Amino acid sequence: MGTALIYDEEMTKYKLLWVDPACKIEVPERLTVSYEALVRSGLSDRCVSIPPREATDAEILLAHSEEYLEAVKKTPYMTLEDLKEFTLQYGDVYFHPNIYHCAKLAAGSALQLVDSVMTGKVRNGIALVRPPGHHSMRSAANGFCVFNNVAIAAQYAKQKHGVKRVLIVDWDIHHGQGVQYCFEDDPSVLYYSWHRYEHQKFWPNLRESDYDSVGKGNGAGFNVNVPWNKVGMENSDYLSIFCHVLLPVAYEFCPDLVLVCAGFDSAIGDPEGEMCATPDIFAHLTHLLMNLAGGKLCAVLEGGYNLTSLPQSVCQTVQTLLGDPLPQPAGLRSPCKSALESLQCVRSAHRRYWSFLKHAANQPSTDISTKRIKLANEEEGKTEMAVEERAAEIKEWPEPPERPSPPVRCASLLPEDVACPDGLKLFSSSKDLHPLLASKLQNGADDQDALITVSRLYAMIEKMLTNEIGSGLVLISDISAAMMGALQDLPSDLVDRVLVVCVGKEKDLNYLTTDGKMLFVQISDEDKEKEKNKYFIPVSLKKGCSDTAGFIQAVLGLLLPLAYEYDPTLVLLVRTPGSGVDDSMWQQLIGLLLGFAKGHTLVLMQTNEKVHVGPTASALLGRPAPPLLELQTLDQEDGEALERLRERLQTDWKMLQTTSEGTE
Ligand SMILES: CC(O)(O)CCCCCNCCCN
Ligand SMILES: [Zn+2]
Repeated sequence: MGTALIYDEEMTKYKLLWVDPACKIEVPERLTVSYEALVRSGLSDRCVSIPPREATDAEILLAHSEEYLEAVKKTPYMTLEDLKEFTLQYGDVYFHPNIYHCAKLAAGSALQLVDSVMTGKVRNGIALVRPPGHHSMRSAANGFCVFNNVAIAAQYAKQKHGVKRVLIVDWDIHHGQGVQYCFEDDPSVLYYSWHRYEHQKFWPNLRESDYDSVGKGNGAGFNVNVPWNKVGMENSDYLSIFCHVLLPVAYEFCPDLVLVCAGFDSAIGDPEGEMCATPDIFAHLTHLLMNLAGGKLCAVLEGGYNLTSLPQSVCQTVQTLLGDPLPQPAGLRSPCKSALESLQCVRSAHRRYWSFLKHAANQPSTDISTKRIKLANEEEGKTEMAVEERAAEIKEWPEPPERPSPPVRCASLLPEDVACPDGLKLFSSSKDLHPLLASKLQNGADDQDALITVSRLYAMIEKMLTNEIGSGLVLISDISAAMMGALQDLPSDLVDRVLVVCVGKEKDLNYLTTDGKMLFVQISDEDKEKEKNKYFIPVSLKKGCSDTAGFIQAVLGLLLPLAYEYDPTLVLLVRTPGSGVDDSMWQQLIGLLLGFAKGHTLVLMQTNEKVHVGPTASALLGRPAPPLLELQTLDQEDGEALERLRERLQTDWKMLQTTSEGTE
């Protein structure tokens, strides 16, 4: 299934008609440069083009009052003076004779996107719209927004398509207070937003944008605010928040639709955000959401004001929606102290609502709300640096890397009696021994066909590293022998960093290395605590891999941050017999691991587990994993054990930090 793209140049046909410094950045070119970049890169041709439509009154009234709608309806007939007068009642927004028409198209585009995804016409999609929506409230325009496109879309999805749980992820750098107000007492809509906050000193300067606004009444726990109290946040800060807050909560919430308030003012170069995350980070943020809700994801443009990083970020997002390999998230480092403080505050504010956060540490001693008060007091003295000066610090950043699709998306090495699943290509490697193994043969290696197997594995790995093959699926008779053979003094010029994820028991692991060439993470029911070292991480779950809640927590809270920091060039995923992992969890794991090493994941399974070949192949081909069944809550002991393991590892692995204690 494809990716929908909704765009119409009609939505470029309104602009600011008078002088207003607060609004001058919201220009029609935002849309044209984004769409033109998609055309130039050939991405628009690969999408399913869906026309926008005007939202009807009834649809707009899903999130707005009648008096507000009636008032806006009058704007097309207003004189310039009337428009200025009308605008004065709202904040940081402007009206134009054609903005009502465009606002209906923007909201209608979001609804077209929801229809296309919910009816299965496409898998996912993006709507490039203006005016944006997430600041507009029931009876007020605000922050360049007239109708709340995504809030209307969420209500529409529930009402028309019977969607039970909607996740809204708002990665725009401003707090979408309009969305928060709309759903704060509604447990069927989980609103997650990060936003530049600077202890309430940044627009819209709301007390309720802080981390302690968790939702009200039945909605308590379903509003997650992540305040950025400093500018200059980087990729590591964004990814650690996703891994340690958003994803655990999102998986526990188990949405059947994901809506993204896709604002790109959180990218480097943006005058509003003043952050330092590079455009390719949106490839990863999108990918991390694509395994939720069976892949049903609708992204709707919000902000984004740098006319270079905006189109780059849009292209990165669309390319991931289309299923292309991800760029390596290189150069990650420790999240900054301020991000860790926010991370700790958000996790502690929500620990009572989400079993995955129950073991989160308490609020930091230097609670950042006291900082807010202190800073507010300092305010009198300090003069604000002009925004222009600060924005002038905009750094250069590299063009996002190419993300070529390999000619063979997934290759397979299967025994003769196992049919090759459709979409996979049988890997034919030369029969003779791989040169790297010839030496082993000389000193009389005993088991011939084990060597042949390893030799073919090496051949497949080589083809992955030259990007002739994306991922691989290998069935072998004896997993231990193959792992021993393949991983024993793995030739360094074959691959320099292998992430080995072992699901299930594996007895002798004496091929482990401590030089960093291999990071071995094992999830099983075995307690190998004492053998742990920086590059061998045994995660033990009392009930083993069949415990989905424990397994997903280990994957999200430990494996993902480790993998991002390690940044492997190859992922080897091994499923040992009797692991007990269920297929949907297994497919989730594969889906998430494909975000690393440019999609070069090699799966090793034992021939007697060939019943799992189908689901494995489907996941390796990039098809979304089915939603996990209702997750049971995380086992108390396992939760504590995972938390202890994370705490012990965080000195070696900075992406595992979730508190600011111990940082400089
Ligand atoms: C969709 C959006 O969240 O990007 C809208 C942001 C509105 C910002 C209003 N303040 C602008 C102050 C100018 N320096
Ligand atoms: Zn914004």
